[in-house]
Amino acid sequence: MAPPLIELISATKRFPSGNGSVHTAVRDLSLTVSAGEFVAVVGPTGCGKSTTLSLVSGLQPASAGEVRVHGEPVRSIPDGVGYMFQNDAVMPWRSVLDNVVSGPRYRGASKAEARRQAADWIERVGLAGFEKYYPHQLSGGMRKRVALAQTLVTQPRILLMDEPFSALDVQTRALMQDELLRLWQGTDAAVIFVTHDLEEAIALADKVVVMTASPATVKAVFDVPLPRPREVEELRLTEDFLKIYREVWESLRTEVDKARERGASRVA
Ligand SMILES: Nc1ncnc2c1ncn2[C@@H]1O[C@H](COP(=O)(O)OP(=O)(O)OP(=O)(O)O)[C@@H](O)[C@H]1O
Repeated sequence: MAPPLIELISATKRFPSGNGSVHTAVRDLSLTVSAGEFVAVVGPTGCGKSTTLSLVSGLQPASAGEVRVHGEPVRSIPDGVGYMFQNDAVMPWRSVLDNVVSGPRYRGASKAEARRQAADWIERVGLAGFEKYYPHQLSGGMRKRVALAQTLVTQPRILLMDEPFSALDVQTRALMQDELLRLWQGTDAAVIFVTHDLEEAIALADKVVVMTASPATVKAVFDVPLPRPREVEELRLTEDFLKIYREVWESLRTEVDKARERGASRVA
């Protein structure tokens, strides 16, 4: 059997902290993600979710344990990884087309081929006709669409998403969630999606990973056996959704409370 696409095996990440001691951000974290699987990660603020993503992306080496992609230990940024962050990487001085063209160009596509791929993805994210616009001429949701096209144009096998929609208003966020599902469904990409929003996590994912309060490790993994294709706004109102929400929140709440208590004792 082929190994899972992404494997974290007792991964630990320590950082030197300001006062000369060591801060453990992630501890003994084990998680596997298969091709075509959508995994959402939730946990209290500052627990180590982004650090976990940086281990998979190879941006940070693990201090102990192992991280594997395609069965190989991650030593540098693996091929075929796409990112999306809360602050998108759209370049303000470039048009929509030029923003999306830069990915395939960087990967060696000819100018003509890169433009063809970019135009295709701009259309797929619903921005046909806006190719010559600059980011400041677009709404927040449209800029997110550019960022999606920018990420997906390289056809990543792994998609790492760190609260990509959290700065959007509620309606635009729901639209973008639907859009992401629609675009991802046509691929076999593995997704790790970090969010503070439990509704978003359940609406999007095949499984939701609850992290402990810092240092992050996996507290529980919940399957989300809700049928696809999904319409997030409608899904959220269903009994099945609410049942899963209650179960996951029960697990998450304890960790959020722990993190709050520690925060309160630090500022007291
Ligand atoms: N490069 C770094 N150097 C030192 N400490 C770091 C570094 N990156 C993260 N940390 C620390 O590791 C801990 C976990 O941070 P991380 O950003 O992974 O948490 P998070 O769960 O993603 O946070 P949030 O929910 O606020 O987005 C924090 O205490 C942070 O200060």
